[in-house]
Parts: sequence; C-alpha cells; structure tokens
Amino acid sequence: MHSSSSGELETQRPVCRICWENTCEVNGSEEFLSPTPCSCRDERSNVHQACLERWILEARSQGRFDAGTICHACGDHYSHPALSLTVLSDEAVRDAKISTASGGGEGVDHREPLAIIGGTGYVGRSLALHLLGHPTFRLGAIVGSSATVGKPFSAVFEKKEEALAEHYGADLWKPMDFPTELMSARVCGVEDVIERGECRTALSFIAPEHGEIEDRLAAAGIKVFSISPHARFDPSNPLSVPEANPEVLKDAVDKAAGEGFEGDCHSLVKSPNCVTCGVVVALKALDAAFGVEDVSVTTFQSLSGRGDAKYPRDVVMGNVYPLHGTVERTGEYQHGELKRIMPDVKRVSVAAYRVPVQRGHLVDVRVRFRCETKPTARAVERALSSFDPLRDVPLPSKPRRVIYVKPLDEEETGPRIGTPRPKDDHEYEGGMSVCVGNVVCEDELYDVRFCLVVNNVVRGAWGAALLNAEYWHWLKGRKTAAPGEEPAAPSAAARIEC
Ligand SMILES: NC(=O)C1=CN([C@@H]2O[C@H](COP(=O)(O)OP(=O)(O)OC[C@H]3O[C@@H](n4cnc5c(N)ncnc54)[C@H](OP(=O)(O)O)[C@@H]3O)[C@@H](O)[C@H]2O)C=CC1
Ligand SMILES: N[C@@H](CC(=O)OP(=O)(O)O)C(=O)O
Repeated sequence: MHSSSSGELETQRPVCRICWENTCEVNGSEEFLSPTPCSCRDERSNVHQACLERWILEARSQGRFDAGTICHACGDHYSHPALSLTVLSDEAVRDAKISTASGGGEGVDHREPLAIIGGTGYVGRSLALHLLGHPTFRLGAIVGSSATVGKPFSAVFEKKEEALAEHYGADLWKPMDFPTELMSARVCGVEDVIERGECRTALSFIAPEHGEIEDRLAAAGIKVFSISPHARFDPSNPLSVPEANPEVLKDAVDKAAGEGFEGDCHSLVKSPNCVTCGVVVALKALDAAFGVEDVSVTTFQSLSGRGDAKYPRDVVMGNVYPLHGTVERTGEYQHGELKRIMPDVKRVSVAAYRVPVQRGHLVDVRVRFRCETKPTARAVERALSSFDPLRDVPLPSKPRRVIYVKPLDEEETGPRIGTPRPKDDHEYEGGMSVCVGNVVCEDELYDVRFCLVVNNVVRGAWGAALLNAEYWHWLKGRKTAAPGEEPAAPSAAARIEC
C-alpha cells in the first residue's frame, strides 16, 4: 500500500505482476488480461498484456524457449486467445521437433517445412529462432554459402553473433543466443534443397548479387518469398505487404490458380525494403482516411540493417552519416517502392541515414493530404491505430494491431522523453507492429509529421516474407478448398471525415 506525503494511506490499486504499476509501462493501458492466462492467483493474477508479451520476448531472446507457453511463476500452460502471436499453443510447441535437411528429424511434425535461404545471416538466424514455435511452418533447411555448407548451424550462428558483439561492444550490441532445440541442425546448400524436394516453400534473405539462387529455386518449382532486392522491380514479381496492398497477392493467387499452382513458381513474391515495409502501412492508413498527396521520408537506420556486414566501429560510434551516394541503395529502393505500392501519391522525397543503434529504424514522415479540411493530430492518430485491413484473415504472424500509436512518455517527476524510440519501441507484437508517435499537425509546410519505428529484422525482413507466405497459403487454401468462393476481401480502413 502506498502512503502519501501527508501520511494518509492511499487506496491500493491493483498492479501488474511484471511492471508493478497499475498503468502499463509499455503502452499506458490500465487493463489487465482477462481471464488471467495461467493459474497465478491473488495479487499475481494481474498482468498487462503488453508487459507479458515483452517479458516473453526478452526471456526467449535469452534462450528460454518455453517462455510464452509456460508461466514461469505457477508452471501452468498459458491459454489466452489474445496472446496468439507471441504465445504458442501447447500443441505447436510439443510438436516443434525440428527436423533439418541434415540432422534431427525425430518425431512427427505435421507443419510445412520451410527452407531459409541466407539462413546463416543475421535475418535468417533470427527467423530460425522464431520458427521453433510457428504453428504451421517449421524449419526445413538452413541454407548458407559454400563457406558454411556442412558446418553445424550452432557453430556458424555463435561465431557470427560473437563477432558482431565483439565488434560493436556490449554497450551497443546484444547477441542472440543459440537455441538448444537446433543443436543437430547443419547448414546445407541450395542444391540439397532442390534435390531433396522436401521444402516446397523457401524464404530468401540473400544479397542481390546472389539472386540467381532464387531463380534456380523457382525453376525447380519451389515457391520463393523473398526480401532481397534481386528482381524486386520486375513487374511480374508481386511486391507485397499484405496489410498495405492485399489485392496484389490475391490477384497473384487467382492467376496461379488458372495456371495450376505448381506451374506458378516462376514468379517470386517480394517484400520491399525494411523501411518501406513500415512506412507503407502508415501511409495506406492515412490515404484511406484523408488521401495522401505528397510524402517526405527521412530515415535513421540501425546497424543491423546491414546484417553481418560490420561498419568500421570508429565511423559509426557516436556518429550519423548519409547513405546517399554510398554502396547502399536503400533510399533509392524506398522511393521506387513507395511509388509502386502507392501510385496515386504525387511526390515522394527520401533521405536515408545510418545511426549507431542495434535494431529498429526510426523514420521521420511528413505528408500533405488531398482532403480540403485538414485533420487534427487526434484524427490522424485514430486513423493510424484503427487501421486493420486484414481483420478477417487469420494469419499467425499478423499483428493484432498493425500500428501502435504511442503517446508521449509522461513521468510525474522528471522531463518528458520524446517517443517513439528504436531501442524501446521495436518489439511490439514480437516486432510485427509498427510504432508511431510524435504526431504533429501544426507545421508550416506539411499537413502532418510523425515518427515511426519499424523493426527492420522482423516487420522489415523475415516477418514480411513470412506474412506473405502465410497469406499466400491462406489464399491458396481458400481457393482450392472451395472453388468459386473468394476469400473475404480485405477492405481498407473506412475514410474518416476531415
Ligand atoms: N538486416 C536487415 O534488417 C534487412 C536485410 N534485408 C536484406 O536481406 C538480405 C540478407 O540480409 P542479412 O541477413 O542482414 O545479411 P547477412 O550478410 O547477415 O547474411 C547473408 C546471407 O547470405 C548468405 N550468402 C552469401 N553469399 C552466398 C552465396 N553465394 N550462396 C548462398 N548464400 C550466400 C550468407 O551465407 P554464409 O553465412 O555462408 O556467408 C548469409 O546466410 C540482404 O539482401 C539485405 O539487403 C532486408 C531487410 C532488412
Ligand atoms: N539495407 C536496409 C535493409 C534492407 O531493407 O535491405 P535492402 O535495402 O537491400 O532491401 C538497411 O540498411 O537497413
């Protein structure tokens, strides 16, 4: 019980068992999960959903892979529908006996095997951890270059993680822990995947100069979902972010059905650049509500955006530098992709910078609207937070909230801290939600400006490819299960009157 300065006892308010506050320290909610997700009782039964999700992710990143399935306080198995993304069903975890292309393989696992191309890289390693608990896909093959083929995945994983942590230092870089569940996995080559024929779906995280690997897989009849810039601007390859342009994959599946699905593998399903993946959902939400005319984007991109390639420490530490004119074409990609996904936007201006942050890209977005009467900041926030165009489509990796709108941090004592911030705001819903804050409409040049944090490794990389794979399979399932019956058409958010 708290006591006030006058010595009077204040009425005790229930507190969350994780943050020890009534108001959630993650998102300001005062609601506790109800019903309680485990057998914890009395004062331990109260828990904010966002706090629990954050705790689960932290525990998992420290190698506790049963976090999210079992409550570490009472030992009970979690069951709560609202925890669908981060908390795995008991069944999914029990069944998660990983069989890899060259080892493991005990037990029956009915989930579809996925090949991860570029699986030994930064994005691939992060996905390998996540797939341990995925309800419909399992790790089928970890594919690397000739430098790593045949090696134990654990040795490659740990060596690369150690190298990054040593290079950037513990203050900046936190390595991922290797999961014991994958101890028997070995790295394999692309030819192994093609010859074995077990994996019919591949997620590709490969540099553009090795893009022919994707073409070889496609030619072998394997459906490839890729984040690589390779062939990303080829109009025959769908460029898809399911919440932003759901019609693109839907059209592709309709077309594939006409060709018999197995014959469709020639087209690669592409996700855009990591920044585009985040910015485009916010812009689509605003376009549906107010009509987007012009967009200016300035990015502050974290170091993990370049995977295992290490920037010289003395250049990046305590520094910021423009990416324009360097080998990194990130700004150029964002410009072209925004124009392709939102062809009605008139003018797009992009400037990209690299900053010494491990994970999470911060993006400053400025927009001019088409609507005559300009919206208030609150109306913009409402349009963003209510955006849910796939609400009727049940995909395991789809965030419950596509966009989290964050109010300013308000502390009773001490100054307000500007928000959102990459370090603190990149893990909503396991990194699949985009976080928006700092929404300002009093600007002399633009109708609104705001900041956005996108998790470049999850929402901007493997999560983007995985969501496309899930959506593709869902659309395909609907198509083959009930010919003639269309999946519920995802509709854009309702237009909000200005
Ligand atoms: N990091 C991020 O946040 C994002 C990255 N991307 C894009 O994703 C791709 C991968 O990114 P990231 O994981 O960060 O990169 P990394 O450099 O960390 O990983 C590269 C991967 O490619 C493999 N590889 C390299 N050469 C070959 C080859 N000749 N044949 C087969 N495999 C090969 C590497 O294998 P080996 O270990 O054997 O060398 C490794 O698995 C890039 O195109 C990047 O632009 C997109 C969005 C976000
Ligand atoms: N290059 C991006 C990551 C990415 O999205 O890759 P690409 O631009 O190759 O699609 C970054 O620096 O953060």
